[in-house]
Amino acid sequence: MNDEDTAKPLLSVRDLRIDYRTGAGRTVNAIRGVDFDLYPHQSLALVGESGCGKSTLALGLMRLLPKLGRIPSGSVTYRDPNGKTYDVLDLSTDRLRQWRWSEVAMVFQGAMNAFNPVLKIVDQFADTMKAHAPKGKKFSKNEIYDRAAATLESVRLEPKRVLPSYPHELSGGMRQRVLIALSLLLKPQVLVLDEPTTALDLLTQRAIVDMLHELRAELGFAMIFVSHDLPLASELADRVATMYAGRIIESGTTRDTFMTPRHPYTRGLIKAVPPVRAAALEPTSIPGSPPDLAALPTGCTFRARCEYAIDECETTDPGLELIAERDRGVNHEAACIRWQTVHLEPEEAKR
Ligand SMILES: Nc1ncnc2c1ncn2[C@@H]1O[C@H](COP(=O)(O)OP(=O)(O)OP(=O)(O)O)[C@@H](O)[C@H]1O
Repeated sequence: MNDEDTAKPLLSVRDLRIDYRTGAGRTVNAIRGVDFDLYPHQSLALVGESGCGKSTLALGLMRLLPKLGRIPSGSVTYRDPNGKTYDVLDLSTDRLRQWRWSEVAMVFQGAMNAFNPVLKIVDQFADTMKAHAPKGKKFSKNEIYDRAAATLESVRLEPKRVLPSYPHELSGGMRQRVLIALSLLLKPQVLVLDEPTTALDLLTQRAIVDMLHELRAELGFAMIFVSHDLPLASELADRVATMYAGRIIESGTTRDTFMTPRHPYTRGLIKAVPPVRAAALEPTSIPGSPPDLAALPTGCTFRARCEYAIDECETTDPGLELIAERDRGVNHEAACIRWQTVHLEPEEAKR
């Protein structure tokens, strides 16, 4: 990739909407118009409370939504390594299968469920390679073994021990590494991870984070990861998008978003982080919970929980406003009419 290419986005998401049809004819508007550009080598964290739409957005980008999910409008433009662009939402099922894993791969939440329990790890690698190989390409048994072994080594696992094992014979941390290895098998340009360290103990989490840093430096892929763990996001991401009620309500560099948040919701999330340092301030949680996506209030969807809310917030549902200009899609933006008043004390940012 030359310099000119790194100046163009790999993924451009525009006005993406995702709905779930639930019982009794109800529709949940889980993603309500999301726009962002992801550039080569960037690492973007999607943060927010449970139910804000982070996983739906990640799955939607890859067209991996559950049956009840549908994408009524929007576009997901992808730029391949040859510079050709196309809308992922227009790909045929066959093209989509090749595109996934070879161009954009995903590491799902819950390392155990992502495996077929009755297949040895070597066979899981073989299946992935066969299912996502370019048209007409057949891999020999040796090719599969060699590629799987090399990828496992890159995630610091011993192929001889891991390849003949069944998933249940590995520890949680090892399984997570295998999943990351599987996702990198076909050398994708973008890796999407949903809660990559949830359910792992602290030391294992640390090891996975370090490994992701090393792999990214070595292989140069871009990353989108979903997390409700802000400290993890601040470590793994160079940019952050806060999601609330199916929209991105603040976005910027990790530093801009976490040091000078301009949306009261991002500020609330930061203040709710349990401090690591004994001298840091006590955490305060955000009152209430996110609104029902099938019955959204008028005006700003956060206003009922917001200490900055004024009368105007009842009638205005603001879009993202530019706060500070930055390169490569990382402008600091927030969807709040009172962003100029929103303020986090420096002491509160140091958690
Ligand atoms: N399969 C589904 N069927 C119906 N509604 C769904 C489905 N999956 C998610 N939703 C709804 O879509 C909204 C967004 O959920 P989503 O899982 O994307 O949020 P999230 O921020 O990723 O939360 P979590 O961190 O808990 O995964 C929620 O209101 C949720 O109830």
